[in-house]
Amino acid sequence: MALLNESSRSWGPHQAHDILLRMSTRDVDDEWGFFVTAICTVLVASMVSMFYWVLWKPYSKRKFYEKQCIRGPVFRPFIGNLPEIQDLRRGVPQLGGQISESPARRVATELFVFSEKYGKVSVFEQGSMTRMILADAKLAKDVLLSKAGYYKRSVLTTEVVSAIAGHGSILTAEGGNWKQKNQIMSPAFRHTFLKASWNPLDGLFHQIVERGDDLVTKWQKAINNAADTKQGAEVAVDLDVPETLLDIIIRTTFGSTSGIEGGDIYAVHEAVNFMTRVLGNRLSGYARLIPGFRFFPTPTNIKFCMKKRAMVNVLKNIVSARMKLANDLKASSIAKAGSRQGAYGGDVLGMMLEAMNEGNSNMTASQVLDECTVFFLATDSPTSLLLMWSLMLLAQNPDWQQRARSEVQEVLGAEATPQVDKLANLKLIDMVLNETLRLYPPVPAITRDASKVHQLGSVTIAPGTNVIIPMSVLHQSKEIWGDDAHLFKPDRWEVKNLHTNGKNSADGLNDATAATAAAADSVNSFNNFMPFGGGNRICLGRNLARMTVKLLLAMLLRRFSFSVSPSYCHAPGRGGNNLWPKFGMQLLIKNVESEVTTTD
Ligand code: HEM
Repeated sequence: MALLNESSRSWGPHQAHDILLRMSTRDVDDEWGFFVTAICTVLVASMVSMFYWVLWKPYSKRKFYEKQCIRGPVFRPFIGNLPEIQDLRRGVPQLGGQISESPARRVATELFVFSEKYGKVSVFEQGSMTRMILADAKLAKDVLLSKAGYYKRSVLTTEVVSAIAGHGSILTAEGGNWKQKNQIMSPAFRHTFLKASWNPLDGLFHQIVERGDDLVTKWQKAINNAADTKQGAEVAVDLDVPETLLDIIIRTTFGSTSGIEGGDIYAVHEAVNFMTRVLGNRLSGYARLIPGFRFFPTPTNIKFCMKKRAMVNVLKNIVSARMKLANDLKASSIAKAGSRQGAYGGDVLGMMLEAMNEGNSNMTASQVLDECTVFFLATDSPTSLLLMWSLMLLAQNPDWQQRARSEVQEVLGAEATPQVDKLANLKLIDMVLNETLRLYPPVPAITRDASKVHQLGSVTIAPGTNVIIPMSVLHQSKEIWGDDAHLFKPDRWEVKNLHTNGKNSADGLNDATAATAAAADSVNSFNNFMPFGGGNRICLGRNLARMTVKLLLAMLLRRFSFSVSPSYCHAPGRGGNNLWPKFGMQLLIKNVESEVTTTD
């Protein structure tokens, strides 16, 4: 203002106007300058931050580990060791392969190769993420047990699970939130509860037997229609087994809620499979990690959205049908107070709804839907894989097939419906299942992110390190299992062959064995067999999965004999990280002599 007064006094109105004009131009210049400075600051800050997170962080972490003599493939900025990983994976034969080779090597190739080349603890980068492979059973155990407090679910797992099942489901929840969910759901999966719910007339056991009977009938029809009854019929195990197990898992989770249509459930199953495939795909999976990418209307993103919406709608219908049933039951006071199976039902869905409506949990309706989705995600394929590969391994090993069948015939007798309490006596079947889980772990590795600096054995772990526990590698270790680690030898699970450290269990799930006495000490100190993970976050459905597969396997062995079909091409590894048979699983089945050969 002082400038304006002075100028207008000495130079007159035109000059004053001129000064005003020049001043407003200078304001605009200043604003523009401010704008440019702000943009430059943001750009420089983003570049510094990018440099820090994408280059400096992984580089300094790598140096930190190198100082501790932890090695890995050469450090590469930005992309990390993705080229080496791609090369290793490309080197895996696409077709065929030796049936006796280590199958998990096909899907977890880099975990095997890096730990063989760089030692039991090795390090590599995936993009800007520093990853550490712990092919050391003792350290793996520490991560899951004594040092579990220093770790949380990995960002990678959280991203994948959240994209399908929303945020904060039991798979991704942490701390008190996880504890609460675990307390609500775990009763439905406890051994005692499962046993009690195996009421031969209408419980879970009955449901499994019914679905098993359906499969037996289907395969019997295939035999009856086979052109050459002597050769038997070819069945697509990779299609029939998942269908049966999907049905069983749904009944466990959702009971026999009215309102569930078979087609609807398959829509959910298909949606979960599609979304898992998209996220497991290296290209589309990584693209979704770019902030905002999932909102771009690419064909895959659109399909992803539509499938997810369809899935949520089906689940909403299931939940509201159950709520209606519960309200009707409560209104007509049919539900007996204090009975295990209350108005909401004794399955997982019932327990969650009861907690939401009656308990003091802060579970919301949308969280119940998320948890339902998680059950599809967590249960469907691993349980199917266990039964499928058990059948394949028995088809390849006729002597073991016969031994297992003889045990089933002896223990279960000729009764049409197996007796639930006799299942515990199927020791050979337990051994076959353990050996299948060892050779074909349905979940080949689990990961955690270190949240604080801490000491793990002799290694100091930096926060942000993504630690990989490669069950597939540990299950194949010659040091632990002996030189024949790659072979199917259920005998190794026989109690007399186990170094149990005094611990044992009916399932044969004991501290697993060291074939070499030298390794016995390190082996006995930890359960090296961890197909279901370990510690607090151990698989919630492990007892259910084992009991279900055991019962179905017994039912199938009692009725059919299995051999590998000439059209089968051994290539475990379809679909990213799991051991799906890439070209299907075709087995030849025949009726076991002495059994009735025709039904229906
Ligand atoms: C052979 C079949 C199965 C295998 C091999 C398997 C394997 C696993 C593994 C390795 C984990 C631990 C993941 C980690 O620590 O990061 C896990 C967690 C889990 N599994 Fe399974 N699973 C199977 C079947 C099932 C079934 C049938 C259900 C439920 C009906 C189920 C429900 C869960 C849940 C809810 C978790 C998360 C537990 C938590 O974080 O607290 N799983 N499973």
